[in-house]
Amino acid sequence: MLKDEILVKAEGVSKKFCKDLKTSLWYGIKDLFSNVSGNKEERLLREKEFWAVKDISFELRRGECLGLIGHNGAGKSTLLKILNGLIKPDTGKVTIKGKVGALIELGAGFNPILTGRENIYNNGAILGFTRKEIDEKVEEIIDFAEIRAFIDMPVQHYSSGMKVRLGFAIAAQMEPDVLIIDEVLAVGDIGFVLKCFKTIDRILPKTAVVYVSHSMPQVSRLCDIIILMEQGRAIFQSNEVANGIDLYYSRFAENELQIAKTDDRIELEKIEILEAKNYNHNIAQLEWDSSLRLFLRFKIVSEIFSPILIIYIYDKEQRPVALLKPNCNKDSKTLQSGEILEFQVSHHNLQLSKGLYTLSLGISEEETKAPILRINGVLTFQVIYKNQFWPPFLLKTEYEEKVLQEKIN
Ligand SMILES: Nc1ncnc2c1ncn2[C@@H]1O[C@H](COP(=O)(O)OP(=O)(O)OP(=O)(O)O)[C@@H](O)[C@H]1O
Repeated sequence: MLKDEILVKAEGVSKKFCKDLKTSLWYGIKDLFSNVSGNKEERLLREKEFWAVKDISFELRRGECLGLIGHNGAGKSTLLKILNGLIKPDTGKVTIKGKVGALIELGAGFNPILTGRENIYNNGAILGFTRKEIDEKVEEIIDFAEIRAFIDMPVQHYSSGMKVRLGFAIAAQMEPDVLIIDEVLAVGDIGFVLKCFKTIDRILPKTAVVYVSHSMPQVSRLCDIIILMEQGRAIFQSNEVANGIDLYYSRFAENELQIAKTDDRIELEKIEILEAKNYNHNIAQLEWDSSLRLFLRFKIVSEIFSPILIIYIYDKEQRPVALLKPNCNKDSKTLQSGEILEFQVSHHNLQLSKGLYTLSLGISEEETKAPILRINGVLTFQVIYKNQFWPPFLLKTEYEEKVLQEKIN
């Protein structure tokens, strides 16, 4: 087994589909005849056709994991099906070496009327294992899937999570040379997903993995090459995974605020970032370790007792990553209708790592602490830094390094 062996090679792979079933059937019949007469125009699009996958080329070695990312309908699953041999490409060529384990569509690859155990044997045989080899693996697979109580029940009665458990257990425990995984892992519960990642980590040195996901933390954790697909094409292809993820997020970035809660006593009039280094499509850019300075103006509509401003920072996955310490310790006062309330908020040494973040804000009254206004996605900003980092924080650190000679007694 060679470490750097190329196990998957795609060369100019394209696949077109037709938007309309009737036309598609008609083209199918025409293609059948033109195939016979030998003048198939596979590189051209006819009316109502589109490229689901267009000119994709890559090489994947043993030990490498390729992440395919992109919006819904970008062509990721179609490419996986081409790699797995389920769909024939219109142009281009795929070369795969070794056994391929695939987890593509939920329940695909299972015979629904056969039991889980029978499906293990079926799938193992398709992967090229002998009955004896499957006999040796079957208990491991059942244990891994944690569905022993249901293993002799027809797969058609399995829940979605149970199908994924069995599918992944077969695909991974058989230790394939190439492992192809579509978004289906998202159906498993968190315990199982963590177990899957452990398994992928274990088999990765011996396997080439192609992984489709909408979860960028998972992609960044697993993948060393990334292809960002848009309308079938690779618009970004590189081993700089974090750059690809940034580009993916920037396609969704927008400053669209949503008022999640209000009792109409206070209105936000203005929010802006002060001293931004630059703007990219209206999104303020801040240098890592610089200051985040905000200006906010509210209009008081009716009486409020000592409002407290709360600002949350969310990351690209909409997880709250930080809270700016609220302005609680101040003199209490009642604000009257028609008054304007302004804040300048400063946070120094911003140590969020490179990427996009959004702010959500809330106002509550000091006395009750109950929120009276909550606005999500009120502002997006980008932290810029020269190097690529994925984790949400790049913490400032000092190092003292010493090299000592070993003492010889
Ligand atoms: N058999 C088919 N016939 C016609 N169109 C198809 C067929 N399969 C897929 N498509 C179309 O091809 C395009 C790419 O679909 P695909 O499932 O590959 O996207 P995807 O990137 O995997 O999307 P998602 O993230 O939603 O899973 C879509 O427009 C889809 O409607």
